[in-house]
Amino acid sequence: MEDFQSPAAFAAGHDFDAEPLAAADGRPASEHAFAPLYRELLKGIGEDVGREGLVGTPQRAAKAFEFLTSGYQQDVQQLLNGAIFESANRDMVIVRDIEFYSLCEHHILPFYGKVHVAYLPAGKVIGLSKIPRIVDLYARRLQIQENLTEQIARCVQSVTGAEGVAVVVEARHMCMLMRGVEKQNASMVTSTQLGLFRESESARNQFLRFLPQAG
Ligand SMILES: Nc1nc2c(ncn2[C@@H]2O[C@H](COP(=O)(O)OP(=O)(O)OP(=O)(O)O)[C@@H](O)[C@H]2O)c(=O)[nH]1
Ligand SMILES: [Zn+2]
Repeated sequence: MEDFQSPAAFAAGHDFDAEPLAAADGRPASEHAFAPLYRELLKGIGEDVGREGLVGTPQRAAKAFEFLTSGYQQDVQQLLNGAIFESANRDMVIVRDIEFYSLCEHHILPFYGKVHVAYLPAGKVIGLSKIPRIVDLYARRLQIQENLTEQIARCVQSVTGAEGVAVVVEARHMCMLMRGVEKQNASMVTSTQLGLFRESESARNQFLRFLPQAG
């Protein structure tokens, strides 16, 4: 059994030429800071971390976890890259069926589904691709679905200054499917309405008419 080492100590004593995950340009792959933690986890379940199938797993798992939580490193202004445009249009804009994958903060298991976003412009529109980017920025964190829904809505509201923003999230939670209560068909629907969507039933209904029908 290897003793646990800090990432720096591990890297110092490690033969990177033997690493199966060397970078494509020939540089040695550096050990990810989380990789030793995954190695300990594997040992904890009684696995042989030296066997062929697992030798690169701590590094792969660490990189995957870093990607799945990369939203913490992102900045909204950088993501927008200035793609907020003046527009006299005041009609509802809807971007629907934006798929997302997130991790529930209770079990660190995936929940995934679709996000639908609507806003009522008040002089400014946002670059189309930026809405899915905002979704990913908040989805790639440890989340609960209610907070994810609200954070997306508040972000769109704050960057566009829209008169109203509505967000609906439909998702399935692996913590409810593959463990715990084990309900295979249950999904959760959450919504946030801001501004005119909260005040006006007709704006809300117009948005709901454009949503895919449940069932
Ligand atoms: N409201 C909400 N609950 C969530 C979300 N993701 C997971 N949960 C719930 O968080 C709760 C945690 O409950 P606990 O009783 O502490 O954990 P647990 O023993 O693993 O619960 P079970 O899943 O019922 O086995 C569970 O009811 C989960 O279904 C989410 O996005 N929103
Ligand atoms: Zn969960």
